[in-house]
Amino acid sequence: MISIENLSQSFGKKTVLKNIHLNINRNEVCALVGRNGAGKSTLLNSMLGQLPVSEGRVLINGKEVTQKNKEWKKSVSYLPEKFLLYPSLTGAENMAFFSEAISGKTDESRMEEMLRSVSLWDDRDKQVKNYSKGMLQRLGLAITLYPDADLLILDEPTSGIDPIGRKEILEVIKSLTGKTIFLSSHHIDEIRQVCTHVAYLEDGIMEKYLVDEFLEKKKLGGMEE
Ligand SMILES: Nc1ncnc2c1ncn2[C@@H]1O[C@H](COP(=O)(O)OP(=O)(O)OP(=O)(O)O)[C@@H](O)[C@H]1O
Repeated sequence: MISIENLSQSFGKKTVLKNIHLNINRNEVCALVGRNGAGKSTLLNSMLGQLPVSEGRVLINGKEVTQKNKEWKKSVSYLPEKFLLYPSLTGAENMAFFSEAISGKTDESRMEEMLRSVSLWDDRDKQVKNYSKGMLQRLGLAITLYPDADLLILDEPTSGIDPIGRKEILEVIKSLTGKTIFLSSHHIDEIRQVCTHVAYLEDGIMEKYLVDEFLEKKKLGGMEE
């Protein structure tokens, strides 16, 4: 589903990613783990064509990620670390705006299904400036899930959220079936709960493990319980 081949990324003289190779197969839920500044967001942005790649290539569903070729976009939906919502619009209005922007249409029943799936249906008519951090993140997740893409890329979906809010988001992620998910995380408990694999990034080098194997190796740099 994702194939990263020999990917390198530098900013000036600083090399952040060194010849990364990573395959994520269909239906895997793979955590992207590493200390602050290890290069997780750089990897996700490079994979999604948002940063020009210094070297190497990325295939999503067999289609190379390039500026010209947009075929790969059909199978992927991305939740950035900070989803920029419109504060004075309501949850439902934000959902409608982004649904239209993403898929060119607003399917009312799909919107309702997504807002219910993240427990925001009853709060849909509140302006999002009155939402808590957890509610904002759940709305971002609902918008990301709306296109029903096979591949979900989630950049720290529970970042800065209290334990109850995190639990709610994890429940939504756990309930997804038939999806391939690549999510960056600093939390061991969420990796245990939702992931099948871990892609560990340290000093620009990537290694992939099964979750149990990763926990045994205690490569826990950048991790919190
Ligand atoms: N646009 C940029 N220009 C210059 N340096 C950058 C740029 N983006 C990232 N970096 C540097 O690349 C390194 C990796 O940053 P990145 O944000 O990818 O790390 P991260 O693993 O996502 O960190 P965190 O866990 O804190 O979100 C850092 O040293 C950062 O300062």
